Amino acid sequence: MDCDLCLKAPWIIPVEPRGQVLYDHAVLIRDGRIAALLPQAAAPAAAHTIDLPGHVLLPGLVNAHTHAAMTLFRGLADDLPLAQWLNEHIWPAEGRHVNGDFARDGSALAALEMIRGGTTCFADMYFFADETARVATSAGLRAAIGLVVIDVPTAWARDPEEYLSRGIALCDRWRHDPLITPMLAPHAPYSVSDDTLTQIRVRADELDIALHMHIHETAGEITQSLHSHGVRPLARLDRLGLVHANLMAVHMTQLTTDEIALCAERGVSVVHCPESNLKIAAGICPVTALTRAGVNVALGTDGAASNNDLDMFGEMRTAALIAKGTSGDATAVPAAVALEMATLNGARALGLCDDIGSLVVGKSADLIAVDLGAPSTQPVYDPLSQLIYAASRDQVTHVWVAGRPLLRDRQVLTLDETAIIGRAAAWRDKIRASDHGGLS
Ligand SMILES: CSC[C@H]1O[C@@H](n2cnc3c(O)ncnc32)[C@H](O)[C@@H]1O
Ligand SMILES: [Zn+2]
Repeated sequence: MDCDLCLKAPWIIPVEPRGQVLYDHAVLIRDGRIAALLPQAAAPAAAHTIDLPGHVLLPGLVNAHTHAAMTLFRGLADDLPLAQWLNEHIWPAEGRHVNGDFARDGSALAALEMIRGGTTCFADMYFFADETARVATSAGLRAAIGLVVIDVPTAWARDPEEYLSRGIALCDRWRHDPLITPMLAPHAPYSVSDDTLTQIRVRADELDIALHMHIHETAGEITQSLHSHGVRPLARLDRLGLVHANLMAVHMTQLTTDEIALCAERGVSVVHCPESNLKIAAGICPVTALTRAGVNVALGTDGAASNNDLDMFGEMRTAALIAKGTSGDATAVPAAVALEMATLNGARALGLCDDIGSLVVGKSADLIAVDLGAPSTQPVYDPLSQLIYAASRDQVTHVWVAGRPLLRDRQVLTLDETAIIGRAAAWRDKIRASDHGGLS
């Protein structure tokens, strides 16, 4: 069998079927796709072979909700509840600083962090999304780019009409790029009017693209909606025709049994962001009940200003641990399910599961190698257990997207790390100077 690249490892976790571990196998890659998974002894000679002793190979991680450029606000405002964090700190800082250069430099810092941490695909929601798409494609990352809509004027757009027209133009520019999936991204029920949501529904149907939205993040959001609209946010969105299989509902910490059933019936994907929710004390997404009802639950970090990292290993472990802690059931979200949430379920939420999310013949060769040789992941009884409960993102040594290497032996190949970190420090100086009236 002809192939361009052969990867050999003592453990391969394909994610499909759930929990499977292949021992001493090889992955063959041809034209950027997975051509075969077979025992090493049966692997044919390849033009290029990489032997990865002590490593586990698995699908690249899918971060199903982030705001990449917000890495430049990492640590700017901590230990605050959502409304105060947004209204008193983040939105004013965005008003002062966010422009195309900010989006480019922040997205580049995020891309660097994500590649190093084994993320190969991310769903983003931020202003100046062209910049994020350009950074992602030149870094070699896959991205679902959110076409933001919010009833607040910003440097990106004056009003909902302009958000929509700029978003549609962006969609036209990027929709045929093999690494980019455009999605419409209304910010949240409390920040987008009924009229705008109706237009969004119409446009999403016309363009045949999915929706990415923060929904039911805090109890305050529910109270405010009951006060202003007489119904809970999800019911309002349902009334407007937005609750369907193309909806990626982010956070969902406040859910009734009926709302969980509605999500299951309509095929909504939920994106659980456990660390952001814990830090903001927003609440906890009822993952076990959602999964039991048949809802697809993916994982996201949220932005680095509320998390404060883009570490999907941390997110997997936190998701597994809080599911157990909140349910009193140690069997809740076992390791295999946590990994599935961070890979295949993310791919499903983004409408990309025919192409990514698991190591299956014919899918794109988006995969990562993790070195389990560190003392903290020895000895290896079960590589899946080590990945979720013991490993850190620093153990990711290799990353490929569509067969292209982005990280080799911990060296990022597609980005200038020194320049990106230098620009982030320059933004820190600028932001700090403006926030302290010129004093630092
Ligand atoms: C309209 S672009 C995205 C918008 O969302 C803000 N944001 C970041 N994290 C959160 C969150 O957890 N809940 C609500 N809004 C969030 C970000 O600052 C941008 O303004
Ligand atoms: Zn968010």
